[in-house]
Amino acid sequence: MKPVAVFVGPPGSGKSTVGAALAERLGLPFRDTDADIAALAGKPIPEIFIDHGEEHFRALEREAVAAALGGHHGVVSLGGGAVLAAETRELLRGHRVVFLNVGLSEAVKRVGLGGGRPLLEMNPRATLKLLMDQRLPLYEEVAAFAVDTDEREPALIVDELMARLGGVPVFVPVGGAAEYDAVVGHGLARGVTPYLKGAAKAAILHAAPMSEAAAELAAIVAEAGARPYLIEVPDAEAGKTVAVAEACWERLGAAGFTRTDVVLGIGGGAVTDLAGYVAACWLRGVRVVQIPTSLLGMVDAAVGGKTGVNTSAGKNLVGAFHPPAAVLCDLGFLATLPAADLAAGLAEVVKCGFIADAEILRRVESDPKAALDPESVLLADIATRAIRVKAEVVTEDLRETGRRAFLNYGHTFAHAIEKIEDYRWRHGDAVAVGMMYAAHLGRLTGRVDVVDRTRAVLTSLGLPVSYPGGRWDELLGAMRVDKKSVGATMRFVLLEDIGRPALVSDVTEEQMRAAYAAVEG
Ligand SMILES: NC(=O)c1ccc[n+]([C@@H]2O[C@H](COP(=O)([O-])OP(=O)(O)OC[C@H]3O[C@@H](n4cnc5c(N)ncnc54)[C@H](O)[C@@H]3O)[C@@H](O)[C@H]2O)c1
Ligand SMILES: O=C(O)C(=O)C[C@@H](O)[C@H](O)[C@H](O)COP(=O)(O)O
Repeated sequence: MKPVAVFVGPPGSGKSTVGAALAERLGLPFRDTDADIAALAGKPIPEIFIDHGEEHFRALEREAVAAALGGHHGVVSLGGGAVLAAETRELLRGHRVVFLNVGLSEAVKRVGLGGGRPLLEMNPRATLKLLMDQRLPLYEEVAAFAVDTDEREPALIVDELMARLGGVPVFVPVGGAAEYDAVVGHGLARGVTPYLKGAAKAAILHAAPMSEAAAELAAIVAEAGARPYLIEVPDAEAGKTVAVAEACWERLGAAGFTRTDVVLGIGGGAVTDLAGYVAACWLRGVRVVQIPTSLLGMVDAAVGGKTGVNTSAGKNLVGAFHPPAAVLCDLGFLATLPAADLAAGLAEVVKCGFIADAEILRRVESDPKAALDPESVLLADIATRAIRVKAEVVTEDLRETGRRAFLNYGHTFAHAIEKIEDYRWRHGDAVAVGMMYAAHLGRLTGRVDVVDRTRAVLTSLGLPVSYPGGRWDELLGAMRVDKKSVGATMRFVLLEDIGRPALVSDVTEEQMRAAYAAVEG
């Protein structure tokens, strides 16, 4: 749980007023850390200063801020001096921090004769000037952006904040060595601003179908003070090649991209895989922010740091683990996603149901039509659940030394289809058939039998459940170079039960062939 916005700024900047007004607009709770401190100490702040001194107050403040940042899904406003603590500034990293700015004269007018602010009881103008000179650089350091409040009604400031923060998102935390959030909501493009901090340039990788969205993103980037570079790449799998990646690197080189600059991937999973790979290799790793626009990109490709391209040797065989700085899953993009691509994304959602969260399966089975409706609450709900499944797994095992392999359920056969079909199949369609293949392998090897349930749920979503016959040798050849293979031993992810996957190496070639016969169309 994380605040939607955190306000910092000098006394009189309106942190409490604007914070409360924003929280009300969002229908979320507001929390003021000064009020928390007074409650914690059991006395008003001026009395804490008189009885125990400023140092004691600052210690209470550090505690109150840490508690609010760690456990409040709403709006938080911090006391004017909270940023003085290096520990607090560090804690603020990764939060959506807004600096409410105010001119000295306006601040003096607003604070009047101190109004319960112990440091401003004597000569407020001179003291405020001193505080502002000292703290302004710190506010700028921690904040994603500043908003001027002079002579502006709180309601107008809230309008600006709503636009710049981009709606009320759900934050799904992804842990591990590099922590970040997958943010799920509507109107999130503006939410990119905090993740551009420190970047002078931003490369926006996109394919033709998302040109308009990429141009809008470029305008947001420019407004945030960075120079946008629009880089259009071939659509879908045609863009996931070393040659396209190289062309992107040439563009970064020509633009003089340094380590503080940022790559933004806006598009389906193919674009986010490519953008991640371009960022992973440029200067041996620069920041990438993923803005997936397909369902599959949101629930799978953009989350988890697997990046890469295809080669003639196989699918995703060249790549790097390079976690993004953030993933912004704007569900509004799904409105224009072709229906077949939405269904393909649902294959990965269903996969999460089989390997980890059976509630996903139940919800899809209860209303497959709603699952296929880009505007339904059910789709938003199961997509968020699937993102949570993925986030939890990659938090524990980024580099696929163990549990992460479970996310590959159905993928051994799926990647083989994609390869022999020269990447003309939708990935999600291939995964659907791959899950049928894995279900048959499970049945043939005496594990849980999910063949009928798999067929029923995939069919209800219009996904393929068979693959035309006559190509076993090619498929087997492609499956042998699967990343899960250990030497000559092929390994498959099969289900011991729903929600209980296992990586197994006991499947005989005869069983593999028999499972193929069962999915032959
Ligand atoms: N890195 C990972 O962990 C991971 C996980 C799963 C899949 N993947 C990869 O993701 C790729 C598949 O992703 P995909 O299914 O998104 O396919 P895709 O990227 O090819 O996108 C499908 C099509 O939809 C278009 N599109 C995307 N968003 C749109 C929108 N909002 N409106 C209109 N058109 C839109 C795309 O331009 C494309 O034409 C595969 O390459 C797969 O290997 C990677
Ligand atoms: O993130 C993972 O790990 C996965 O296995 C997720 C898969 O759904 C995805 O298709 C991924 O691209 C496959 O990774 P790969 O390493 O098998 O290419």
